[in-house]
Amino acid sequence: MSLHRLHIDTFRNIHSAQLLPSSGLNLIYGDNGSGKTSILEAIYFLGMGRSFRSHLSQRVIQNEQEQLTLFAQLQKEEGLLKVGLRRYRNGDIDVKIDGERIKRLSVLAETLPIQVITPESFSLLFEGPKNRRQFIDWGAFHSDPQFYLAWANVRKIMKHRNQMLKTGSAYSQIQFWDKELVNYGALVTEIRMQYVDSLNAQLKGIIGEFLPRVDVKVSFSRGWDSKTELSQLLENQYPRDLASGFTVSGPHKADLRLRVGNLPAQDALSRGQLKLLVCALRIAQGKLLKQQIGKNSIYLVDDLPSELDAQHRQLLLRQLSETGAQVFVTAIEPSAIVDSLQTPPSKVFHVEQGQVTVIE
Ligand SMILES: Nc1ncnc2c1ncn2[C@@H]1O[C@H](COP(=O)(O)OP(=O)(O)OP(=O)(O)O)[C@@H](O)[C@H]1O
Repeated sequence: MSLHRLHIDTFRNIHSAQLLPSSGLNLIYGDNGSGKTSILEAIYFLGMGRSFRSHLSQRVIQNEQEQLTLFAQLQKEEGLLKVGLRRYRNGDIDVKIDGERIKRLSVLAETLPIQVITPESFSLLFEGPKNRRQFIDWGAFHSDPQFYLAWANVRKIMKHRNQMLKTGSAYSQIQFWDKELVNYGALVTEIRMQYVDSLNAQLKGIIGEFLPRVDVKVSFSRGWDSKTELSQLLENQYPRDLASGFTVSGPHKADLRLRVGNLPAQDALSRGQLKLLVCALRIAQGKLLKQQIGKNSIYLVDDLPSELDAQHRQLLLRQLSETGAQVFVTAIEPSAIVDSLQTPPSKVFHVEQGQVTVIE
């Protein structure tokens, strides 16, 4: 699966652009502030219905404009699929797949699996468990059709449970909800655990190439201690939950542990090595998706050359190309990418003040 055609209208500084990307490696280059990241952001927005840069979606709508429009033709094995998205300043969003309006953004995510690697991707390692949980859940969502509904139910019940805790409900009232929570929570945890196991198998080879002398361990933490059943935990921790006004532990606290020897990865690795670790995780995730459900992800790599020496740029580009997926990389100087490749990129785009031109 790849983007065959992409139209971007009134998105950040891009007033109107049309791209016919290659299904292989696409290089986007241009000066600071020219609009390179905005192209990647537009592709991500089309796949996720939100930005990877800002929580406020209206910020991506071009100043002075009321809406943004994104349109793509996806090349799938079965043929071309049309995906269109329009986002209005008042928050409304219209999404159509092959002309049919869709209500749930998860359908979009299912149609267009995207892996993004930006200089800010370090947040996967540094900023609390939420990002790491989202990383696991991306894979769990794509690999098991039961995950989405089970996780949506866990979140819904958890919200309800927390409201009851805040109003001081007795355990006998909460117990009814806990039964449901235990059922869905067990399924979510099982799918996540299996996913991290499969991911580890993929990761070994990639980490072996990127960080050959480093002993990286990736493990799953389910969100509560490994010896206690979830039902028991919820009962035991009720007095503490009541005092805190929320559920202290459970599947909503799951995490991905990344360690080097006895240290958290972020304390043991250099910035370049951390970037390689994040890339390894994303590449492993894409490869696993291909293996599990036969779908290719689209890779968006912003400012690929930063933090990496020539040898590691080469390694990363090779690993990306071995996924067989469509890849978009940005750089300020094209030579920073071209010099690390044995064959030139399949397509090169230059961006200047939001204008995109293809370099023949
Ligand atoms: N809503 C908006 N409307 C118009 N322009 C915007 C909007 N939001 C951001 N911009 C501008 O878009 C430009 C493009 O930014 P972008 O981050 O895509 O550039 P870049 O080429 O990736 O730069 P760098 O190499 O510095 O990362 C910036 O100059 C920014 O000021």
